[in-house]
Amino acid sequence: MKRIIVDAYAKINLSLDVLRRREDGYHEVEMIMQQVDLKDIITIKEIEKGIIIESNKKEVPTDSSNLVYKAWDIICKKFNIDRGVYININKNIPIAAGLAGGSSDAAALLKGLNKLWNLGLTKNELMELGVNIGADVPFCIMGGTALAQGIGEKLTRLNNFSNIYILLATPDIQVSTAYVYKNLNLKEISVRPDTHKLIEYMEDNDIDSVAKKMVNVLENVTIKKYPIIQEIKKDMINGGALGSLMSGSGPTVFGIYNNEKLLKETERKLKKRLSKVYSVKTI
Ligand SMILES: C[C@@](CO)(OP(=O)(O)O)[C@H](O)COP(=O)(O)OP(=O)(O)OC[C@H]1O[C@@H](n2ccc(N)nc2=O)[C@H](O)[C@@H]1O
Ligand SMILES: Nc1ncnc2c1ncn2[C@@H]1O[C@H](COP(=O)(O)OP(=O)(O)O)[C@@H](O)[C@H]1O
Repeated sequence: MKRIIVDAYAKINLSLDVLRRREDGYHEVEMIMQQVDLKDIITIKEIEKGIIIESNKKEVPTDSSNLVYKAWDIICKKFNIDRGVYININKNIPIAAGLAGGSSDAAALLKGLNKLWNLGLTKNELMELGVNIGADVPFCIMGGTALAQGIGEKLTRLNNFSNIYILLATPDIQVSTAYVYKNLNLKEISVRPDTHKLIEYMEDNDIDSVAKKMVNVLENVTIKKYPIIQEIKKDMINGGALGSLMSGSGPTVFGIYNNEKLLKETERKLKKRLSKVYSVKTI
């Protein structure tokens, strides 16, 4: 029986600006998105009917609320397919953590089904389908490094920013993206990222300036509720990170390092308090 295995990588936001609230409640954003090499592994097999979702982590939903279910459903409806799938999600990315784990799993499923059923969809077509599942799904299909605009679906590929040392630390809380956007007061934002300057620093491979100028306007909301995020940022800077920021709507904090030894030392210290700490690299 044919079996497809797809890697689903996590993302971090090197900057995140919110420009305005749209009529439909969504927000127009400007973000620099970067994949890192922490990944879930998605295995897909065809079965006769329906969908079976399994995972190594009991916190992963196995019903229709799983984003991979939505990906399967969209493909079946579009192509009038009445075949089923078995999906195994080997989950390594922390859940509801600002790392787009669910979106990346859904992106992997769209790519996997395209292959399994020889649908011939291009990357752009997959990305267009993906936005119906979530704002971060098109980026997860594109991968690498990108500027995201619109609600996150308008993507411009940026130069490679690979092989940079990143430390991720996720406190034991789950943050709802909808809650954070809803509680953001646009008038209260005092510091915004200079996204285009950041892109120039990235093009010059000036990692120090990138790290020092990163801004995520959603920190205002999430840190107010969970001050531990600020403490972890401080720990990373004290541990030698060039800069540290919350990813997405949080609560994951990442630090950029230019020195693997300092990163490993901070990792060891943070692991005494937190169970989810990962040393990764940008892709
Ligand atoms: C904040 C970010 C940054 O990359 O990531 P996460 O923290 O979720 O990883 C994204 O903007 C999240 O994208 P994603 O998680 O795919 O969002 P969706 O599932 O489409 O939407 C969840 C909810 O967030 C709000 N939302 C999302 C995106 C956006 N541009 N404006 C919004 O207001 C909406 O209330 C929506 O109901
Ligand atoms: N495949 C999946 N993996 C993880 N969470 C999922 C998945 N499908 C649906 N979810 C749900 O989506 C929500 C957000 O999960 P996730 O994508 O990990 O976070 P974030 O949007 O912060 O990056 C969680 O509450 C979780 O229950």
